[in-house]
Amino acid sequence: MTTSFTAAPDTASRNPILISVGTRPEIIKMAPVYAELRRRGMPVAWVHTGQHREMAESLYSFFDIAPEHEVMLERRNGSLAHLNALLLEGLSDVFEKVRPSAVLVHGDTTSTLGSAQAAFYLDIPIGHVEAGLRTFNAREPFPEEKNRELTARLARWHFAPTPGAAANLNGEGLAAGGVHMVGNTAVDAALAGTSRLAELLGSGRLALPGPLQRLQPHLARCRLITVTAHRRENWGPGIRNIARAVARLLAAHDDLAVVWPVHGNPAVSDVVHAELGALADRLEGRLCLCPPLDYPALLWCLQHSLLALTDSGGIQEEGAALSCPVLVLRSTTERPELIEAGAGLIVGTDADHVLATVTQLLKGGAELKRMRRAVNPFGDGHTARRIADVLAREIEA
Ligand SMILES: CC(=O)N[C@H]1[C@@H](OP(=O)(O)OP(=O)(O)OC[C@H]2O[C@@H](n3ccc(=O)[nH]c3=O)[C@H](O)[C@@H]2O)O[C@H](CO)[C@@H](O)[C@@H]1O
Repeated sequence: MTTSFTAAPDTASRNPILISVGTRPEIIKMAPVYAELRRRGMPVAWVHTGQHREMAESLYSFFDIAPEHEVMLERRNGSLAHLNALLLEGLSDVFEKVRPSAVLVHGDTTSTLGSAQAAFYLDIPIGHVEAGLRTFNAREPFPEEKNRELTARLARWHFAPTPGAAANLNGEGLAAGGVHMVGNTAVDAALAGTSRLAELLGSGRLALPGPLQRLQPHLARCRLITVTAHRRENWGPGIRNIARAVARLLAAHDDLAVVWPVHGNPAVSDVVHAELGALADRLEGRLCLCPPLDYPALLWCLQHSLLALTDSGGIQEEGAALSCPVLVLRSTTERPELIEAGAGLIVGTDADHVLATVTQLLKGGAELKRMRRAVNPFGDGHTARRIADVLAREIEA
């Protein structure tokens, strides 16, 4: 079930710190930690849990990461229990072989909880990056809210992205001294990612993907909005309402363009294409429905957007880091700091409300300008350094 690649030379002699992740957002947000540990010469290795296979490759290449280990998931159905069982067994094999000094997990995915459980059974200390996010509602987001709560019970180091997240953890009676307020590595990744993107585009070593090239001529005349939606709680009516709001926005404002990288899950893509496919054909590029974009292309969209409409967690943080106001297409967010800082609004998925909010923001633009100038509450881009400081002190001592 598992494959091992050649171990990197600097991890061969000492037990490495093992980063165990497998979904798109986890890879993006752990890349800065990996880079920082390597920069310091600390032994570090990476296991790809296999949860997102097709989206992973381009990320590994962009961040220059070659995972030494991978779990080959042979999924026979889409159930979370089945995925969890496969992850637990596959990761346990890898951990037994590698005998890491610590396992680092991220956030709240099924890979996060599976990695933490597997490490716990082998008595390996766990570091939880982006710890302490809570909506206090087990159904929103499902299953992520419980994944992060349960991971906190197992972890030794809790790397909280904001004072609010640290307060959540301290209120849960975790071992004293284990909670570290460090910021969010999403900011490190977005800042490093945009400067690398500028360099690659500038030197001609990277071109924007076709759909964005076709969108580009419209941007001389149109303001851009980036839309993404994929959360389980929005499947069905939620996604349909968001699509209808987008159609009405484009009908009401002929100086708007929309880019919507559509998540590959049929529960999302079937609905989006049924609602908007014909309109996208008619608008010839002003509505760009495309497959999920590579991370640098998504960053480009946020840099060029007036605002983002999204139910994604990471895009809330990236929007704040890149001065792109975010309207959250959910009834709650575990990132209340975005709203408190004035960099975003919760709008839910009611089409009338989404439409009215965007229309109001477009009028005059003063409110949008204020949102754009809000101070980013998710950190300064040096989070990975703080995480490495703690690990260097407490693992190598
Ligand atoms: C609401 C919620 O519970 N979300 C959790 C989910 O992430 P989250 O909701 O952020 O997951 P997404 O799948 O939206 O991924 C977001 C990331 O993917 C990138 N992107 C998005 C679209 C696209 O076409 N191309 C692309 O590269 C974005 O730039 C962002 O960095 O797992 C993360 C990892 O543990 C946690 O941090 C989040 O708390």
